[in-house]
Amino acid sequence: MKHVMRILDNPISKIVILLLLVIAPLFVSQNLLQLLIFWGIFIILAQSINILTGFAGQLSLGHAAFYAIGAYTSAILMMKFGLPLFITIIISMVLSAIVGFILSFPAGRVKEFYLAMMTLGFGFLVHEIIREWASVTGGVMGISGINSPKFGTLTIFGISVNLVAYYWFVLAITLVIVWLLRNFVQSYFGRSFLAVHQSELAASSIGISPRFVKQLAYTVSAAMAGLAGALYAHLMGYIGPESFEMMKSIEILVMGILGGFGTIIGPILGAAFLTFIPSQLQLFAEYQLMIYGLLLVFSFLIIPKGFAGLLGLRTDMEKGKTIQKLTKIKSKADQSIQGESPDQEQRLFNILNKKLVVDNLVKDFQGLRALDQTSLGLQPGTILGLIGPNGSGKSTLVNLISGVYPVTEGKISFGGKEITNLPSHLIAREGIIRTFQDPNNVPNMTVKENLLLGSQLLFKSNIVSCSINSKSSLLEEKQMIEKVYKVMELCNLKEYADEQVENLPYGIQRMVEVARAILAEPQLLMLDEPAAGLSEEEMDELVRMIRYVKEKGISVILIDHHIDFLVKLVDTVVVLDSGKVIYSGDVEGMQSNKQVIEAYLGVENNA
Ligand SMILES: Nc1ncnc2c1ncn2[C@@H]1O[C@H](COP(=O)(O)OP(=O)(O)OP(=O)(O)O)[C@@H](O)[C@H]1O
Repeated sequence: MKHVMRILDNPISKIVILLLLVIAPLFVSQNLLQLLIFWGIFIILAQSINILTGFAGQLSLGHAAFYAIGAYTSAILMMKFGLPLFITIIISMVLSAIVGFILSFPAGRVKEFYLAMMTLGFGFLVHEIIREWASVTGGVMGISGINSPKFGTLTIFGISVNLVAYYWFVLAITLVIVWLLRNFVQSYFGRSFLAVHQSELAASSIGISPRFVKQLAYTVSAAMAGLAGALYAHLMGYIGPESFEMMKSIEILVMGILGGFGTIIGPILGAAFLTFIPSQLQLFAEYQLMIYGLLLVFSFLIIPKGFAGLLGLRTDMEKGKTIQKLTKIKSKADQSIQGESPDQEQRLFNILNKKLVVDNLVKDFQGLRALDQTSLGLQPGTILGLIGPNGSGKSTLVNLISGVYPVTEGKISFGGKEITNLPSHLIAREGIIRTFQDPNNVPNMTVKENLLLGSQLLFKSNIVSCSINSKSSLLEEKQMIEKVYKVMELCNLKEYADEQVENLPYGIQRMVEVARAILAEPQLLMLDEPAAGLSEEEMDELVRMIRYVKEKGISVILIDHHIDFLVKLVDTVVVLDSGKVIYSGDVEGMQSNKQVIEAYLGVENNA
């Protein structure tokens, strides 16, 4: 299926498709033209759920509510206040965005089933408001006579708009939205969405705030659905509550799922399917819900990744190709995105010599004391081995330092600043980066994209700059990609750069996670059993990487059961047993310490 991607990527095919779309009104019937306008509106709608559910992983069963808010706002503002189309569209988007932003607060706190119920409830709520607030919305009768190209009552800049002009208007808006969205998802914003989708815990560990991502996803998604609603209201000339029922929310979901969530092309295909196929199946209108149900079952079973997956169409989550193309075009005229920052090499590791101090830490889990008055200090640029039998509290300690669990008692400070109970992403921003016992990469992102995710905190471009592919945002992305290549070289991952992580062996996945942590430019790296499941060769590779990190001045906390592996690396060790520190000092001392031998090494030797 790679040739489909190649054809779609080819600039000539893009120009041909664009030309055909522009001149379509010359050779299609009025009916088909209206369907093409619907396709454009549905593309925006499908992309709006794609950004929320497909990328950020927040299921929405009430998406028609935002569509309705956009439609009613634009219709009412134009009919009652005589505002021009551009203004009514912008206000529709802003109002939907505000509602989306507000919804993100309760919705951001729940997951899965509860999120489905909450968004479903939101859909019902808005639908009921529309039905009952008759003085404004027309109640069950809806609003008719909305300015529309069908009645010749819609004007743009004082010029009357017919269906053909409206088609071009919707086409232009759709193209701009898809272009902006593609640039957005290929930026560090888009990568943070996928990271939160995969694991909020892992996303926080590299400095991403899941709450911010959800707020942004709801806001952007709602604004897009509001835009689609406004365009719909003026196409139809009539809106009523029946157009925004739960069925519509399901239809929007079906477009995304069937087309292929998490890609840009998928929802375009899904929207096409739901625009053109039902019109061919008018006879079956009564059975529409049943057909959608069947489609969902069918797509989950046969094409779980939708049409896009079936055709092997994937959306890159980085701007490498765009940068390459622009660099080629501009190589003579303008060198602006070829620049390289002079202090790049130094910036890879900007060491601040922060000391970690853990002071009398206690952690209770419902009656179980997992950590009991644990204290330790870690000098900058040293490696501390944290060892102890299973269940002795090693991971708990790492989880407390990284803000995953709240501390029961005690204090943690880093570089003189108290970080006790700070949220995980803020601790990551202090320079404490960790890995997990099971690698926590984003499986459907490539190695390169996962590593770029590591650099997340170093990006400075704003959302507009990333969405319009401004020179500065492309330059920044280019510099980060170069940095990623340097680290891939260091970690021998270059050959896997464009492979999706889920297709790689376990050992490589572990390396990717460690490399990603290095790219976050940590001051302190905490590796939770990084050698588990690695081959001898991979373990040697890991030793080399950890030594390199230490040479650069980064402190490391290393949890592992492989004593031989630890001995090669650590400067000091702390041994835990039942949540208590039973030894703290150098490796030689540990190996001859009676308490340690009884608690841990004895067990190991006997095993
Ligand atoms: N979220 C939790 N809820 C309840 N108990 C927990 C939780 N996390 C850890 N524990 C308990 O705390 C104790 C310490 O667990 P922890 O995972 O820190 O041990 P560990 O030394 O990392 O073990 P391992 O080597 O097996 O990873 C164990 O008894 C564990 O069952």
